[in-house]
Amino acid sequence: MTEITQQPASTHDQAVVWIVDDDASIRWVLEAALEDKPYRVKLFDSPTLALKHLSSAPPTVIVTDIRMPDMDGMTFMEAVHEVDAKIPVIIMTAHADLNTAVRSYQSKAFEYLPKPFDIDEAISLIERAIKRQLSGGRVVKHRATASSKQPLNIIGGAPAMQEVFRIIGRVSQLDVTVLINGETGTGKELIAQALHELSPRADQPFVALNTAAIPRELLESELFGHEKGAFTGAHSQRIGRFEQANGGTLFLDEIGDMPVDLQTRLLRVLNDGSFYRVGGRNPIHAKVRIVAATHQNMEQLVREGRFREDLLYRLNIIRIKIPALRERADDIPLLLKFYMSKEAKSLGLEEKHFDKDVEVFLSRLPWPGNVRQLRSLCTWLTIMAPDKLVRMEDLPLEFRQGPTQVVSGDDNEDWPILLRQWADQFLASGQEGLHTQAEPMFERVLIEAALQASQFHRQNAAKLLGWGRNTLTRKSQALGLE
Ligand SMILES: Nc1ncnc2c1ncn2[C@@H]1O[C@H](COP(=O)(O)OP(=O)(O)OP(=O)(O)O)[C@@H](O)[C@H]1O
Repeated sequence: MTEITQQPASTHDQAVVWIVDDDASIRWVLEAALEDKPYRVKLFDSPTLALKHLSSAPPTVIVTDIRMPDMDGMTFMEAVHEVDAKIPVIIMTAHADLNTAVRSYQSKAFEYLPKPFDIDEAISLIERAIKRQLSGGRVVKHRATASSKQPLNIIGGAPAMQEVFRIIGRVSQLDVTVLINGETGTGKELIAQALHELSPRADQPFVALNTAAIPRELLESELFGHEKGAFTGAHSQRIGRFEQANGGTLFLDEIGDMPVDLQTRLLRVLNDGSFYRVGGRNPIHAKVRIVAATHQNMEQLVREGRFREDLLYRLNIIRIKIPALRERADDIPLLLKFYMSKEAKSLGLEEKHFDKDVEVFLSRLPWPGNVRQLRSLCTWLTIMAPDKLVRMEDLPLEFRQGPTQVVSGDDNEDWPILLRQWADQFLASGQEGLHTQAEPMFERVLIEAALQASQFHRQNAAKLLGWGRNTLTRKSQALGLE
């Protein structure tokens, strides 16, 4: 264990940043990135050694890895905070999952930085932490919840999902309303459950209501309940979802489909914290946290007069945008593995694995039904594939006729025709969002080609694409190509 290096002290600024990581390449990258900055950088390859220096020369900010051989990053942070609770600690993790994100927020980590990180993002995080520390910023202490111990099986290694986890970590302890945006099957309900299970309300009910699935005329009584005789057919009193969720979380799925008159009632409940059952005279008080979800563009609905703007503001305090599966292709192999194993266990069958070609092929499909569709494929294959190894010919026909195969035709000049065939097929299957589906696939192909042609030299690849380097970085990140 060695203390590696220390840059000369700056005369202007006394901020000191510690980088604690057993991985020399990370220390090197961060040190190089911080070279021109007006603060001192001190590198440690072990948290144990860093702790020895803590009381004699405390740093302004610490950046630490989470997985290190002699002590993990969370334990290290706790030890640091026993000495000085105010030092901001930025936790880096390569295998960031939701639990890590939440654990680092429930503890006192300043931020959580998923690896591989964008260097500019890392620097701006460090600078924010320094600023806060030098200005005497306060440390927010969260209550730990019983359910934070439960593993949450939400797969998301791709950068876009890391951002989702980061927000969940931040808001799960707060009683704010959250609006989740995402296409069908992207995991909106799963995320809503995670928000509940990680909240102090975890022991109270989580009640879900799909606004689009309930006939309009029944929705009001479904939400707020009714008294006996309130309308024809109301033979007995009924408790609505709001009351059922008292103390807990009410998940309102497809909120964009809520009729306008009910939106008005919902807004009133959110403002007053009380409501009347249909036909009732006594106000009912319910302390409910609302998590709403939609696949629609809410701002568009407001413009079209189909959704109340004031209600949108009220719901939209925190927004979580879950990316479509095709925008986080990195997660596809993880999800395939996860669901092949899970489905095999639940069906009592042998777990099957994918031939590499099949995995690559599936990673490039547009997945209009997102994770739900992927999961169904795994169930189907677990039952139907003849061998332990799943090959191309074992895939259902509709998958084998997918876009990747069509576009890999021999004649290079024919690609617009093949694209047209794909578009026709797509539309014939009754789906919407043709351009939204096609664009990321198109960009992914071009980016991959340019990166390979330039031997992954970003600057050159950007040039080949006719883009600036930042555009390439942004697009690759959005497509999960990092
Ligand atoms: N990141 C993920 N990791 C593991 N499983 C996931 C993930 N996202 C979604 N799923 C699974 O995919 C299925 C669909 O998810 P969910 O019902 O939450 O989607 P949704 O966005 O609410 O869909 P809809 O808009 O159609 O109601 C569920 O079985 C869920 O467990």
